[in-house]
Amino acid sequence: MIEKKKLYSTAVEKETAVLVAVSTQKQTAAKTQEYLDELSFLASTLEVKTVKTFTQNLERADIKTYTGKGKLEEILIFVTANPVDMIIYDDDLTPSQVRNLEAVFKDIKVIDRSLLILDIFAMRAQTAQSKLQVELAQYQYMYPRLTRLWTHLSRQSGAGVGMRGPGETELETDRRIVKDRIAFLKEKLEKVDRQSTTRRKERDRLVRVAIVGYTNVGKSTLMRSLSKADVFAENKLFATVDSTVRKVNMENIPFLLTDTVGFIRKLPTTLIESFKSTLDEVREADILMHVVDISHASFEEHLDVVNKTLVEIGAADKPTILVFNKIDLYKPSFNDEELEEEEVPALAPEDLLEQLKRSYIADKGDNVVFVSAEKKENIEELRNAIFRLVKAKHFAIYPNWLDLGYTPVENVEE
Ligand SMILES: Nc1nc2c(ncn2[C@@H]2O[C@H](COP(=O)(O)OP(=O)(O)OP(=O)(O)O)[C@@H](O)[C@H]2O)c(=O)[nH]1
Ligand SMILES: [Mg+2]
Repeated sequence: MIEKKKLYSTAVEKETAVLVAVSTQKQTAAKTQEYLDELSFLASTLEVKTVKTFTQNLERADIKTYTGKGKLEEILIFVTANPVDMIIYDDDLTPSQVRNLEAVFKDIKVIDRSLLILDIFAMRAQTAQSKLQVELAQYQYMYPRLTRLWTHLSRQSGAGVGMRGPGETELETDRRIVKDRIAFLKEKLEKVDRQSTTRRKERDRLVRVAIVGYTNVGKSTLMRSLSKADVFAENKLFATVDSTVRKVNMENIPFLLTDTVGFIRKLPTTLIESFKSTLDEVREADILMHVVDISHASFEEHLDVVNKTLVEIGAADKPTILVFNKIDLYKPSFNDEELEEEEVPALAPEDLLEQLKRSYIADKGDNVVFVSAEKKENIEELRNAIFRLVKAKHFAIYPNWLDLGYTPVENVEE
């Protein structure tokens, strides 16, 4: 048979994947579909093309092979008949599940959600600190899973998904060496962390605002329009892994604005741990700007995930501005029941948005803003909302600021 792939094309081919998820009592079929969409988006961030998805209803995921036997065979038949480079599981696999699945799928890579996210972080990390953080997270993920996957990957060259891992040589698959490496990285990271804590202390005099939110909601785009900073924004997940800090001046009051790494469902715990110091930027902020992509069908769930993560890292309970972004893309979603009754929605999207806005404002008070970073809508309103909080905090730190000779612009004519 002719191997079409290799004969004519010298271009790097995209890697291909099948995705696998299970719906359980806790996770409805609709939710599973949504998670799979997100997983496919994560894969595409790594240039991996999804060719098929498999789902199965189970009481809970199978402890040996994640899906049941029948589904496993179905997947095996498909990946044997089609060019598939990897199988990506939507949940984290246990070390024994990985071993069992690798035994079934042989040369096809078995990847789980955490490994995929770790790979994206590895690709995105820019600074020495975040590179160390990712490497530590990778080793911690790898340690209990020292299986064929890693030795197998180490024999291949080039960068593919699951191959940005630190397991470059066969030696490194040895548990003791991995353990030593973890200790070494922790020590090195502590040093770097101490330096950045000192750096943060040095800027302690200024009010700090941290932009937080689910991944891909428009944090960096907003950062750019608020601070004129040249921040990398892209329609990919985890475009930002390192945090960026910019000094912003409003009416002669300077403050610091930080763009941070986005949150996501099922974020690997080793990543949260290793990124502790990056998340310190959030923990130590005076004010949070929580950005939500209102055009996303599950924006409410995203909001919850972010709030829960904030609690987890000890950064809840700060004065917060809730920013609903991408209003230009907002389309109300109706559930099936409403559609069945053929009810034409009585309200236009703008009115629904208005209604939503009123209900959030009733709930949260003044600090809710609806904007479009892309179309530059209501950015002034957002500035004012931020400034109100910044000003209050700033004068709490510097009661005598005005006496120091800084005249606010609004008082110039006096
Ligand atoms: N239509 C529309 N697109 C937007 C808006 N704001 C941001 N985007 C787009 O959304 C995508 C993600 O924007 P980013 O600013 O990178 O989002 P982020 O939250 O920083 O993402 P991560 O760093 O990956 O977590 C980009 O393609 C932006 O151009 C908006 O108001 N409307
Ligand atoms: Mg970003």
